[in-house]
Amino acid sequence: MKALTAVPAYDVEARADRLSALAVRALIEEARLSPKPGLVDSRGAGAHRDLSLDLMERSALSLQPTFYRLALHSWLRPADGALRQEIGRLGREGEQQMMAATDGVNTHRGAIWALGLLVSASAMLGGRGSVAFIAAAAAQLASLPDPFSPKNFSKGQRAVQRYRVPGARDEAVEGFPHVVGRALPQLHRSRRQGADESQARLDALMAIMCTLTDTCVLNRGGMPALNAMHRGALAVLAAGGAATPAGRDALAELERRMLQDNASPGGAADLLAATIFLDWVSA
Ligand SMILES: CC(C)(COP(=O)(O)OP(=O)(O)OC[C@H]1O[C@@H](n2cnc3c(N)ncnc32)[C@H](O)[C@@H]1O)[C@@H](O)C(=O)NCCC(=O)NCCS
Ligand SMILES: Nc1ncnc2c1ncn2[C@@H]1O[C@H](COP(=O)(O)OP(=O)(O)OP(=O)(O)O)[C@@H](O)[C@H]1O
Repeated sequence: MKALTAVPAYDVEARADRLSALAVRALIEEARLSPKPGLVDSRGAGAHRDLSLDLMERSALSLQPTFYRLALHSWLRPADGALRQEIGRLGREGEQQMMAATDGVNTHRGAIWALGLLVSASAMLGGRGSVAFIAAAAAQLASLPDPFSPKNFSKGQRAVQRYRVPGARDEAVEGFPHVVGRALPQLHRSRRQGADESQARLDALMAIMCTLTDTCVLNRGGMPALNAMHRGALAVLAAGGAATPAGRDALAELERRMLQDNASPGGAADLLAATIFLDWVSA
């Protein structure tokens, strides 16, 4: 333990700063990536009326101090009740800062949760863990009870109960299976097959959208919209992904369907940002 705490404070601060800068960068690159079906991207607001790329970027930048504090407080600490309580408090403060920066629009609630846990988990491991270890540490944190969590019923929880599907909490408690088992392998596979970085990230998004029970989609379009998203994303990958003309046609078809359903896969977008972040920080 002595050797671990011997890291100079300024070094820990610099490394916490780096983790927070990468988390913000991941959010901005996720928001700009185009063409994403239903979501805000560099072309426009997708299925949203109250969001824009400018707002998403402002929101992402407002979260830098939150990610920094999460990293600093989690540095080389074990996953226990005290740390869980602290990151819950910091995460909720981050939500308030986001709401202040966006005049009350929810731009990044799910992203604060997923990236917040992964920033904390990376810091618990001293800023350089493998994907498997970071995801396991994040899952441990997410599994611990959060004594001060507000008791009001969220939209996400409503969908989880109504449709009996896993939501944002379950994805984290299970160690982010859509990131670790689907998106990251697809990102690496698409790069190896010659896709450029944007195409590889779009393929990673499709790998998430193939199976995620995204409560944003369920809330807006119900089970038919979710099933259409699963089928459409699978069709993009089956056609060869975003690097191929057939894959791009399938992506355009998926976008048409999602706009028709007024559906936007916000949970999948959060997990894509988490994928980009983990790809950068993992050893
Ligand atoms: C866990 C959170 C996201 C609440 O989730 P809940 O399912 O109750 O509903 P809510 O409608 O508030 O948010 C759901 C959001 O999660 C994302 N999402 C939706 N479906 C999924 C899914 N299947 N998997 C992952 N993310 C998803 C979307 O962005 C969606 O908007 C979060 O707001 C929270 O409770 N945070 C507490 C603060 C905390 O402990 N923070 C610690 C880490 S920073
Ligand atoms: N590029 C993006 N476009 C849209 N949403 C995104 C994007 N990236 C991440 N998200 C996530 O999607 C969630 C916003 O989804 P949504 O708009 O469905 O939520 P809501 O405001 O609760 O619901 P609604 O808009 O149906 O009233 C945010 O919590 C955010 O984390």
